[in-house]
Amino acid sequence: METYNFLCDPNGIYYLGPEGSFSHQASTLLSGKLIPKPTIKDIFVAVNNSLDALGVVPVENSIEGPVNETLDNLFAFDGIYSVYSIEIQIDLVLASKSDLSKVKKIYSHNHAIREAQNNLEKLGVTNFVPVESTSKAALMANNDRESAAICSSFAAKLYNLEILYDKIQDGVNITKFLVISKKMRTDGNKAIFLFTVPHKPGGLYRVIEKFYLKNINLTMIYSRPLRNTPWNYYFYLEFENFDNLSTLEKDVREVVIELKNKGSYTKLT
Ligand SMILES: O=C(O)C(=O)C[C@]1(C(=O)O)C=C[C@@H](O)C=C1
Repeated sequence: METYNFLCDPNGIYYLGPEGSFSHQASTLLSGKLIPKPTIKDIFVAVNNSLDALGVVPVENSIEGPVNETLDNLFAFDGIYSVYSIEIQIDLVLASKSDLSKVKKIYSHNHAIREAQNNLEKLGVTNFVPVESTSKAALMANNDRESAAICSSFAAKLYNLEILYDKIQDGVNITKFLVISKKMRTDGNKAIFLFTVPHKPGGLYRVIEKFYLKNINLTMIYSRPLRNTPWNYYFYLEFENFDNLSTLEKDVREVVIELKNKGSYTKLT
């Protein structure tokens, strides 16, 4: 498959490890040294502390919706921007060293458990143990014969597990990843703004109106709690086909309390 270079040769590409996660699979589309990190926050910290690194973080799943940890870290880390998106098909397997009758617990990433919820219910599988990634789940199932993992078939093979059930996700299952960087891009065709609005009638409407007046299509809007102010929220807004990101930013600043322009990005796959 074709590989892609970002603006300069990056110091490293950080992904959610260990080896064999879907984030790892997504990061192989970039060229550079691939470095696993235990959590999504650690990826943000590593990119933030490096001069020229990239990070690959899951941002949204077609069944389960946004990955809150990624949204909240984008909000928390001011100098980190999105530069590419990568969409991959998530085929999940149930894998173990034993057969299902001996399995007492199932490890996986919370998102993956939710993506296969209906099929797992049909199998009568219930005792889930959430862990940081699907590959960590496979690694743990390798150390514990009374457990299984929900992971990729690649991770199952890598950690010597037998596949008990293939394609257990509940239908079409796609995860979108963002490639993050300390450098902002303005030439992409999609972009992300995070913002807070005044707590009064029309607060959000006045922001959305700016996009309507410029004929800009919104592709996702989501609100997340402001962690330090109970019952107050920030909005995550993704949009496409704008003319000039900095003019738009100036316009939107007129009607928000705070705005974080996360830059534009292009879709790699
Ligand atoms: O655990 C992994 O393999 C990941 O890359 C994380 C993650 C997620 O956070 O959504 C990514 C893709 C799948 O949808 C499930 C889990």
